[in-house]
Amino acid sequence: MKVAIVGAGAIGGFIGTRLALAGQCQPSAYARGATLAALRDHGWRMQMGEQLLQAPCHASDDAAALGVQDVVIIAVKGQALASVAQQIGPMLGPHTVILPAMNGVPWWFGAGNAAMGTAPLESVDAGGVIAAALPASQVLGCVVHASTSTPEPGLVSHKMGNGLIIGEPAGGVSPRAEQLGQLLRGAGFDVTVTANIRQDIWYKLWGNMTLNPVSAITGATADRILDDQLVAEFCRAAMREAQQIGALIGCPIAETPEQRHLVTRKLGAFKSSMLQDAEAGRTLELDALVAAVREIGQRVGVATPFIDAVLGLTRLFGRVHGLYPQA
Ligand SMILES: NC(=O)C1=CN([C@@H]2O[C@H](COP(=O)(O)OP(=O)(O)OC[C@H]3O[C@@H](n4cnc5c(N)ncnc54)[C@H](OP(=O)(O)O)[C@@H]3O)[C@@H](O)[C@H]2O)C=CC1
Ligand SMILES: CC(C)(CO)C(=O)C(=O)O
Repeated sequence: MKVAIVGAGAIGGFIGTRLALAGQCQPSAYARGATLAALRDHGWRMQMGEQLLQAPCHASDDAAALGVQDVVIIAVKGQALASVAQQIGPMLGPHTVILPAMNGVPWWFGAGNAAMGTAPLESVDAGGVIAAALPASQVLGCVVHASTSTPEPGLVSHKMGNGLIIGEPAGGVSPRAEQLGQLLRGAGFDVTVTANIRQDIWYKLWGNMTLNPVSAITGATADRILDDQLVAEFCRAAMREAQQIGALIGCPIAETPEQRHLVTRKLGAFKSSMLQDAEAGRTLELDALVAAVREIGQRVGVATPFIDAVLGLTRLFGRVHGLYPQA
């Protein structure tokens, strides 16, 4: 089976290293710059505790040279997806399965959901560029439950988590989802093949849409955010708005924000991927994680004053620090 990872950063490198070591496929990497050079010099590399895992990697910045794949796993930040989608056409054949291993609202999220309407979400897919490049019929949705980082290009550091949830965007369980689930399970992931990936995506986002931006603004790890009662309650107010939206778009959440926070608090002092980006001077993944929730709220008629505040404050922080495009 031909598998390629597009974006060999913290999550792409995590999945690539595991797949390569398991040996059922030899995943190649579509990468660039310092990451490409490191992959060519050292192969896939991941630090897990004391152990350095390493495996050979064929890496290239030329999609045509990598050629048509059976599976393409995309693990870039949301803001990079439109340009990446337009670069990787030569890797996509009519039967290629595309798995975006990413946080946030994916570009295909509204497809087939009457309440959201059919127009592409401007916050994640302005002008429908991504939808045009990545055919919805070839996509499997994905949720990543892990925390990883890249202390240097091409080297992943695994902090916690090993879970992947995958599923058909239109719902139900399919042979191709089961087959990909098997491949990933064989590489050591805890894989769930779900019949309702939209709901799993919304549930994961429920945490990310507040913890990630608040951590970026404050510089705080998750434990400190949740231990500050004023900040935690601000996050929960935004989560209640997202819960209302979810109920209207087929993604109800049965838990309370308080219950969710108790679970997250047990994970201790971790840095969200957005905090890592802020510290490294990289653009913030704000559109897919927050602006998209606000846009969906507007479409279904839910007022979102707290989500608006999260977005406004983080966007301004991003603009002042050169981490988000200027207005
Ligand atoms: N890190 C984490 O713990 C978690 C992250 N996620 C989600 O996973 C997704 C990926 O995040 P993460 O792995 O942390 O991000 P990273 O920034 O670590 O990795 C993204 C990679 O994509 C590469 N990339 C971007 N544009 C291109 C391009 N045009 N051509 C080739 N490579 C490109 C980047 O290369 P370059 O450095 O050259 O820009 C980088 O290596 C995000 O949606 C994130 O929210 C989900 C769960 C946990
Ligand atoms: C918060 C966390 C680690 C949860 O998996 C995450 O998704 C991120 O850092 O973006």
